[in-house]
Amino acid sequence: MKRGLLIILSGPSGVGKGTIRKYFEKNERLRLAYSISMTTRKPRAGEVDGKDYYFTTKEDFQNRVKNGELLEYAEFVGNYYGTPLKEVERLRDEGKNVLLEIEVQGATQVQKKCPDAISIFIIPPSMEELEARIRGRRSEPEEIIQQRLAKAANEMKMIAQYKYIVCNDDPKLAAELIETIILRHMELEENK
Ligand SMILES: Nc1ncnc2c1ncn2[C@@H]1O[C@H](COP(=O)(O)OP(=O)(O)OP(=O)(O)O)[C@@H](O)[C@H]1O
Ligand SMILES: Nc1nc2c(ncn2[C@@H]2O[C@H](COP(=O)(O)O)[C@@H](O)[C@H]2O)c(=O)[nH]1
Repeated sequence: MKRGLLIILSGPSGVGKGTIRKYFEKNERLRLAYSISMTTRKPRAGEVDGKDYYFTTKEDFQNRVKNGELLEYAEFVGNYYGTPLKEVERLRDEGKNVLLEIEVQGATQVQKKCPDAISIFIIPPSMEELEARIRGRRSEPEEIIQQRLAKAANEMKMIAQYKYIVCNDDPKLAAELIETIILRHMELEENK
């Protein structure tokens, strides 16, 4: 069995990465497995431990970093986020195409470690629309929204390091474009 692909879905907070990912949930053709990240952030209303994230403490997170348990990790607006390495390896060995939904510092680390990773950067139609989306989600207090928006402006400068850029104007269209990218890479992999 061929090892699965590694797909990085990155882009500023609130651009719609999670929204796009939901379009893939019932798509069996893509053989996708979502990598559940670890974070020290507190759960939002409705978030489930082990489904949305593995929620943990800073101490536990730092121990995992020390023990080399994370493929990548980053500090983002006061919290840590990271990708459990073993799980990614297990899923890829099972032939699953693993989707990482991560911010840009982590994406840079993965691109260095795994040059074959398919990196996709999601951009908003405008920065005004990005702000409207973060605010519209009502998941963060004003102070955190400001910090996330300030970070977003810098994150947009990293666009050149990605293989593909997809604008999330319409989430269904963005998901279809990403599906096309993944299917083409699966085809290329099959023919190797
Ligand atoms: N194309 C779109 N048009 C309008 N609203 C959208 C679109 N895509 C996503 N949204 C909305 O924008 C908000 C942010 O989307 P989402 O939570 O998916 O972003 P994200 O990139 O996953 O954020 P984070 O990185 O912070 O987890 C949500 O309320 C979502 O419903
Ligand atoms: N480098 C990593 N970034 C991650 C990971 N999991 C999620 N994220 C990104 O963090 C920000 C904030 O997430 P939120 O859930 O608090 O809104 C966002 O850009 C996520 O994509 C990870 O494992 N590593």
